[in-house]
Amino acid sequence: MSVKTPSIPSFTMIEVENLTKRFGSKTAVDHLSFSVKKGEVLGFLGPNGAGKSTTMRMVTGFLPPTSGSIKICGISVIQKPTEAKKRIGYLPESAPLYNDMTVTGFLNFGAEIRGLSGAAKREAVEKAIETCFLQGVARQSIDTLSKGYRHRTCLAQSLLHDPEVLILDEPTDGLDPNQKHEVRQLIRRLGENKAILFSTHILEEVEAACTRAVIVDRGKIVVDGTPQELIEKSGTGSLTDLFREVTTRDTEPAPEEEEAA
Ligand SMILES: Nc1ncnc2c1ncn2[C@@H]1O[C@H](COP(=O)(O)OP(=O)(O)OP(=O)(O)O)[C@@H](O)[C@H]1O
Repeated sequence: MSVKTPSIPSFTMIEVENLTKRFGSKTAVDHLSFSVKKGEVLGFLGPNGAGKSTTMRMVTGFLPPTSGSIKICGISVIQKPTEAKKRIGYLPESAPLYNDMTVTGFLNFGAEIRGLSGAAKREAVEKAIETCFLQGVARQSIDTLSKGYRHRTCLAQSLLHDPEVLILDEPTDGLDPNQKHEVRQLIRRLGENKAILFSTHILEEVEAACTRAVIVDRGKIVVDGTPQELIEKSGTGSLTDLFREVTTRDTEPAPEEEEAA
């Protein structure tokens, strides 16, 4: 008689259903549905203007959707935004920093905003500094940091409350190749115990950091799969070829414009 191995439950941490955002007559996000489980790193790919940042801003509760639902760890972002936000770490596309603070001062401030104090605050700040390799600049004023370190300081603040869900908008943008490599490794490592959604333009990041990826075009998901599945789908073994095949170039008119022409 065979003994059944108990299956490890895979918790859905991010659940997006039929998410739509219209800005006037422009539909930026069009009935988007996807989910991310604990232990998954979902890469969010797409050309400029595809709707990636708009989706992320809705998932983090900073932008109200036109319609659709978003749940973080089963909690509705629309109905219970404060509860849901406690479980999210968010690195926005252009994250705000206080230039006259030191890295540690800024992270202390961020921890206080998250309601941490005393030993818990100290531990959270130390852990974030260590995780993002900021030890060497911890006492340095933010306005004297290089772009890479500023970026990692932003990333560190998103980790302070040890969130179960991480939403990272182009986390490797503007970094040099070594820093890109480090941040990708970090995302992979963090993804072992969290659910991560991160957007990027860099296709090699799919293989380097993601367990799954979606390609978004004009607010709709046009491809969804593991890095291996995406490579197979390309037919040529090149993610760039697949990306070019399924997305619209800037110069091509939108269908409405074609009809109107
Ligand atoms: N506040 C806004 N008002 C009007 N239109 C907006 C607004 N925010 C975004 N858009 C439009 O929505 C579309 C999607 O934008 P979004 O920033 O989400 O794209 P993206 O995929 O993140 O692009 P990128 O890769 O360039 O960052 C774009 O056409 C953009 O101009």
